Amino acid sequence: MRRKVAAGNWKMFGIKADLTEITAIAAAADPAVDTLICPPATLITAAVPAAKGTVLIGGQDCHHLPQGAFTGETSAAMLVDAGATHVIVGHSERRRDHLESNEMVRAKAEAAIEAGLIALICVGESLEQREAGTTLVAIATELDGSLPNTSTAANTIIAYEPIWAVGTGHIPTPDQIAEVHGRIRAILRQRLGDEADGIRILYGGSVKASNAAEIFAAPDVDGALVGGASLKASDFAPIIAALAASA
Ligand SMILES: O=C(CO)COP(=O)(O)O
Repeated sequence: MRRKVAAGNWKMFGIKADLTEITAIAAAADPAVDTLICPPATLITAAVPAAKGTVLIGGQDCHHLPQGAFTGETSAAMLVDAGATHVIVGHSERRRDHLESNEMVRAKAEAAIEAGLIALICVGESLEQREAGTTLVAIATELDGSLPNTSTAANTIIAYEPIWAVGTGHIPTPDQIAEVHGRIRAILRQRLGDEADGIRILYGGSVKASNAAEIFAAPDVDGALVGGASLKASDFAPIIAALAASA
């Protein structure tokens, strides 16, 4: 039985005054599911006490090397030192804005796992790929290229985030989500054998309180990676509740 995950990616939103939202999310956390918030790196250290031990705190990216002369970068060990337990790697915004290749995402995931973090690896097709009918091929290529051989159920989570669904209000149908999650599970099995059955696969892209229950009812959906609707406890709490109800 895979433990479900309600994850929030705050992206480049949030200052110290917003830590009260993390405390309010902690108050709404349900012991039946994992709740994770990935705030900007500047807030991680302060987010840990604000999370009251009931919300896990993660980073949004890490460097693939442990240290060095890399201005502006954050290593996986630094995230651990700040109190993070997870890190998102390969988000489509980083693949787009920082030209991160599958090989780079894989190196980052390996570095995260090596440092003791859980790597939350993102994959997702573009609108062009969806419309051309090549979604499953695109996902297979991206996941196979981004997945470390060292991945296990304990150190890796996959997030399926169709690029065209991120921040747009458009979501795939439950059948489309289930189809991709099933394909992801099959690729994980090919690469990792039975270990694959324990890896959580989250859906991300315009998840809201109003559509969460429908998404969580789809087969092989083990939770959500939520952007905009994770910033306020009043928006995120009902998503946590919907996930707990599906668990
Ligand atoms: O990119 C996302 C989470 O990583 C999804 O963002 P939205 O929930 O704002 O669409």
